[in-house]
Amino acid sequence: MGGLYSSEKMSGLLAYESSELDWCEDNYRHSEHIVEYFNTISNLFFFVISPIMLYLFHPYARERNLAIHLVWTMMIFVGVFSAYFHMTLSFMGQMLDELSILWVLGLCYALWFPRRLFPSFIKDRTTFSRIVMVVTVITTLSSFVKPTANAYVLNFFALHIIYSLLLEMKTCADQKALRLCWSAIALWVLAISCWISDRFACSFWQKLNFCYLHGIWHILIVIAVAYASTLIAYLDASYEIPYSLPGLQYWPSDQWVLGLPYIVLKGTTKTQKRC
Ligand SMILES: CCCCCCCC/C=C\CCCCCCCC(=O)N[C@@H](CO)[C@H](O)/C=C/CCCCCCCCCCCCC
Ligand SMILES: [Ca+2]
Ligand SMILES: [Zn+2]
Repeated sequence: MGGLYSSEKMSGLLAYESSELDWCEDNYRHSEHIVEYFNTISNLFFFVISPIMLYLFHPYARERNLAIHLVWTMMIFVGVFSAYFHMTLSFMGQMLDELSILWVLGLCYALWFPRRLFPSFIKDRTTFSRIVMVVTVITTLSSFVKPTANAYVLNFFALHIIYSLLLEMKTCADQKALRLCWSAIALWVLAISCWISDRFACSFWQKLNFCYLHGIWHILIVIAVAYASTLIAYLDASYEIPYSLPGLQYWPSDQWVLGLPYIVLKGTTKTQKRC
């Protein structure tokens, strides 16, 4: 009896449209099996960009810490869970999507949050990472209390990242790093405008018969994360492994306006930090 009850509960969590969230795109418009078609397939960008970023991060990760590869490996899972969520709009999909984002954020903070900005009672990165881990576990448990609030809490982290980034960039005169910083922020502004507009101005977009803003958010946010993570990794490399002479370049060509940024390590001798 108890088993039957819990398996019914479980299938309730997996049921199509069991999430309280429903994005602006019309449900079942293009397929009877996929609730939000464009919102689902736009996650393909995670599967294209993440492997390229894994490859581009490799020289820096090999020199600094191979755990850095976990970031873009986990981003593939964010794409999988996000696609599953929009395909089903299930409660399980929503929680997997949001919790995978939370854990990538936790990992990024543990790996890259600048040591100079640690609260004064934290002396080293190991202690900081343990505290981040505890906070991530507590936030994971709290996320079940009011699931509709989770997305807003996650977006708040973006504001904190931008604030910390601006503090870091205040003393940086490197033109390529500054350009990357403003490009990442501009992409995030575009992305969050799409997210907010899809959430709060749906009836307006429905009148225009253009309900794809959440899918466009997926595309813009993955590129913004590629830009921001490379910049933060570059600042980290400049402080922590300055002898490797880190530099910024763009793939596939440094001359292209649009490309994916990456870190080149030009040396192995000890030298002064740059930013
Ligand atoms: C020192 C820290 C360095 C941090 C580097 C960046 C870390 C990025 C971490 C997470 C990746 C976010 C991936 C977003 C996936 C979107 C999936 C999605 O659409 N989910 C929605 C439901 O379908 C859900 O409502 C969205 C919730 C909001 C997510 C907010 C994520 C914050 C992203 C932070 C990006 C920072 C960019 C900074 C630019 C200067
Ligand atoms: Ca919808
Ligand atoms: Zn989404």
